[in-house]
Amino acid sequence: MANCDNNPWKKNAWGKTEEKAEEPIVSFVDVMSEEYIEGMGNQEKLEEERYMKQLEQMFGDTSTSDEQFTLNTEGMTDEEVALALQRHFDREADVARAVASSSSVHFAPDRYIPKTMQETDSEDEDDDALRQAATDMLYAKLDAENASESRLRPEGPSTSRTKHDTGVSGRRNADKTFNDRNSLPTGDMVGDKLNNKVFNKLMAFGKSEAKRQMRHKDKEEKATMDTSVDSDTRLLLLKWINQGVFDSVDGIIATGKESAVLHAAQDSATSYAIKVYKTTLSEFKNRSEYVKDDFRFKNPRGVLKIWAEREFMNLSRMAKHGLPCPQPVKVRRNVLVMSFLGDDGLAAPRLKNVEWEFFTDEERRYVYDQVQTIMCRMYKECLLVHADLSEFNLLLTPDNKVHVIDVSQAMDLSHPRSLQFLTRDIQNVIAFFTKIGVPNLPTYVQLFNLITDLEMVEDHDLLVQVEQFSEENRSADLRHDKSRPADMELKKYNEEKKANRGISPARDYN
Ligand SMILES: Nc1ncnc2c1ncn2[C@@H]1O[C@H](COP(=O)(O)OP(=O)(O)OP(=O)(O)O)[C@@H](O)[C@H]1O
Repeated sequence: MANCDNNPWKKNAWGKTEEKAEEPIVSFVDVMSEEYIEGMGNQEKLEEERYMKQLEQMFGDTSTSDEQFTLNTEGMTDEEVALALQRHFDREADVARAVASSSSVHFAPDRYIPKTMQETDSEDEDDDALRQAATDMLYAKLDAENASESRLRPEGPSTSRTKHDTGVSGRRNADKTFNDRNSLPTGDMVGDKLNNKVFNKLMAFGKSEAKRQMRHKDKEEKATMDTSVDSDTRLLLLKWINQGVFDSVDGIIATGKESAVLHAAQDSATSYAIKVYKTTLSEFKNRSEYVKDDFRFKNPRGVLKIWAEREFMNLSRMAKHGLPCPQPVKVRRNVLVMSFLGDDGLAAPRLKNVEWEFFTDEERRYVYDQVQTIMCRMYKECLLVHADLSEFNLLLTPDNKVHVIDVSQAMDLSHPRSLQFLTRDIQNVIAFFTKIGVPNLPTYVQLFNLITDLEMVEDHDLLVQVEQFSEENRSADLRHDKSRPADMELKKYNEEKKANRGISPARDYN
């Protein structure tokens, strides 16, 4: 459909002739004038003719209205009639299109015009309701279409704000950074903005920083485990410093499989060795041979604490008999304080680390003789077997004196396997001094008999004889309760502890 200013029959969209928008202003005299009326009629006629000519020039046929269209259907088949009608209809449509394209006025497609506006007022109420519903549906559809179009092809400046809006995303980034749990110390970021690039970099940095801190923490924990100086131990050492036991703890002398040994000083004249036992069970797995039949291992975790106390007890017993060993000073939980063996803060070397090539045969023999005496006295006077004696647990002080250390596993003779452990100690010692070339060393059996006053024979294996002897000659005490020998040791241990209370060097401190 088209509208044309010059077309006297121009019709509106609803097929009705439009009323003139403006009537020409004329005087009453003019209206009454026949000439004027005649003129108006002529003018209309002229305009009509001009329009028809225009169509004729364009399409060669002026039949554009239904009234003028006549069709002689005589002798025509139905199909021919239909085709003729179709041709006429097509021509009309072409004319209408041509008129529309030459016009400066364009109609929007009628689907964009609400139906209510297209209809006249003459419809009944039902139709109105139906129309209204259709209109609502149309608007809803149009809204949806517009929305999807704007998503696909956002054109021109948009007034709606999305999450991609720089202001919105900047504020959201700042908020996330402030509230995020990546432990970045951001400070108060309320009301701030962060652009995406900075935000992404910050997040990446936060993550890598968190990983780095985790690694650092693991390392620190591991170091604590390695040196056994956990926070509880540090607190205890601080307490002893406050109590004046020593002035300072100034370094690690050695870290062994089961402990760390620290150096502590007092008045720059006295030095102490602080042995801190590791508190993890795994470190004590290799001690199973000592703990078999040992009452203390009925509760393995409790035993971890007892090692320090047991070493303290054994050192006390040895010190009481004047054996060359560190003097026990104090014990608490897994920490043992004893006198320091060495000079100027330098620990005495283990026999294993002594440079024997600078020693004469006599000097070496003198060193061996000291070890032999220690073993004999430990057994006879202290009623103890070291049970881990070797070049690793014997220190040589600068005055060439041998001291025995690491006696936590040393056992009372009442222990059912003490003689077996003694045999092993003997084998270790003889093997070492043989290695460093000490002449005229005793045989295993000779040394065993010297220490124990027993009479083992040379032509039989020492350990086999010891096993047999232990089986046949258990002490009266052990025979008293054969089924539970460990209970016997507990009884003896408690008796000894009770007796030692009066003489313990640590008594004043504990
Ligand atoms: N009183 C002390 N004075 C000087 N140094 C000592 C003293 N006690 C121990 N040490 C040093 O600490 C080291 C470890 O001590 P000790 O043997 O008692 O601990 P450990 O944990 O049983 O070690 P390991 O089982 O590895 O031999 C010793 O080899 C020695 O060098």
